[in-house]
Amino acid sequence: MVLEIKKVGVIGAGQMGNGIAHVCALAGYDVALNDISTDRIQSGLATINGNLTRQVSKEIIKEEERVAALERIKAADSMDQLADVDLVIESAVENEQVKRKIFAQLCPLLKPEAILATNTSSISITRLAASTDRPERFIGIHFMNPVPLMELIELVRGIATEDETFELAKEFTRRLGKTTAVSEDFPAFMVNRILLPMINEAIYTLYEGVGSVEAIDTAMRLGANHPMGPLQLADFIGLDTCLSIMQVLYEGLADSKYRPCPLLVKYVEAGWLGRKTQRGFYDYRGETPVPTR
Ligand SMILES: CC(=O)CC(=O)SCCNC(=O)CCNC(=O)[C@H](O)C(C)(C)COP(=O)(O)OP(=O)(O)OC[C@H]1O[C@@H](n2cnc3c(N)ncnc32)[C@H](O)[C@@H]1OP(=O)(O)O
Ligand SMILES: NC(=O)C1=CN([C@@H]2O[C@H](COP(=O)(O)OP(=O)(O)OC[C@H]3O[C@@H](n4cnc5c(N)ncnc54)[C@H](OP(=O)(O)O)[C@@H]3O)[C@@H](O)[C@H]2O)C=CC1
Repeated sequence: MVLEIKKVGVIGAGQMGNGIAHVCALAGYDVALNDISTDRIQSGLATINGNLTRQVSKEIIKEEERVAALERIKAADSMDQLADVDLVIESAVENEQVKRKIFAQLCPLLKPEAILATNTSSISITRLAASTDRPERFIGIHFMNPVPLMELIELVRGIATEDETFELAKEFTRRLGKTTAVSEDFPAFMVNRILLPMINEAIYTLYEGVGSVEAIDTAMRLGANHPMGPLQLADFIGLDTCLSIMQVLYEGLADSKYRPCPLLVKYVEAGWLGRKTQRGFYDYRGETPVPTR
């Protein structure tokens, strides 16, 4: 089943989904952007326009490219509008039940040869693939945040992913101008297997009173040359996503070293999910972020 990818469907118009739609459209793919509500799609489109405009003002792209990219992205208010896509990239919340429900609704609508990819940060590709009608044509294409700026994509094959699916995904990421690193299908793959325990440890460092939010972030920015401190990065990723990844690591590897910090749990229970809700380890409601502890 040789396939040429021309049209991409993106499910989830949040920070990752809108970034994925952005880079696909700039690379010349037609894009159908879906989310559970029209409002979410519209706010995703507005973010894409803002980020494209910033790229124009920084002379990374031309104004004509901004206009052309925006024209290539269509709002898909219902999943039926994804029926003619060649590749779907699912980027809804990091929750296995939600993802499975999406695939159950989506698969009967897709062309048999269409490739189904997930941008999951941590969940087993093999297990997600097994819940669909096309495990051979299922793959993990894991983008990094912020998508337009980060060079890496992790490619993760499930046990049944066929070679053609892998090659098509590789060619797709090449056309996006990204570099790939291939990971085996184990909890949280490579980047998050290493990054998230570091972030979780930073939260323990705060929880145990070793340092304040500002001290911990300053320590890692200036002491280890990280572009963002770990707590700032946790807020940037989303604390709900951080907690989900830690839970997948904890359960999937059955090792207590991955237990999520209770303070992370508390923030998520409060609905303080980081930048996307304006409050996390920092409060973003004013002009400059203020630490919440
Ligand atoms: C959880 C997972 O599954 C996997 C993951 O993604 S883990 C997270 C991986 N990502 C990281 O670790 C990011 C770490 N941070 C960084 O590398 C940098 O801080 C950064 C690249 C995000 C920004 O770099 P910076 O030079 O400090 O930022 P900043 O000056 O604000 O932005 C530079 C430009 O980036 C662009 N930019 C920033 N945020 C952006 C976004 N969300 N989307 C698109 N473009 C963005 C803008 O063009 C911005 O220009 P302006 O100054 O006009 O705003
Ligand atoms: N944040 C990050 O740094 C990274 C995240 N990822 C992964 O990308 C995925 C998305 O994360 P991110 O963009 O940060 O999350 P966000 O919370 O920003 O966005 C998720 C979007 O999916 C929507 N959504 C929820 N349920 C459904 C559904 N049934 N159908 C369609 N859309 C739905 C949400 O709507 P609503 O808000 O209304 O629920 C929201 O708009 C996750 O799997 C995450 O692990 C991968 C790399 C990096």
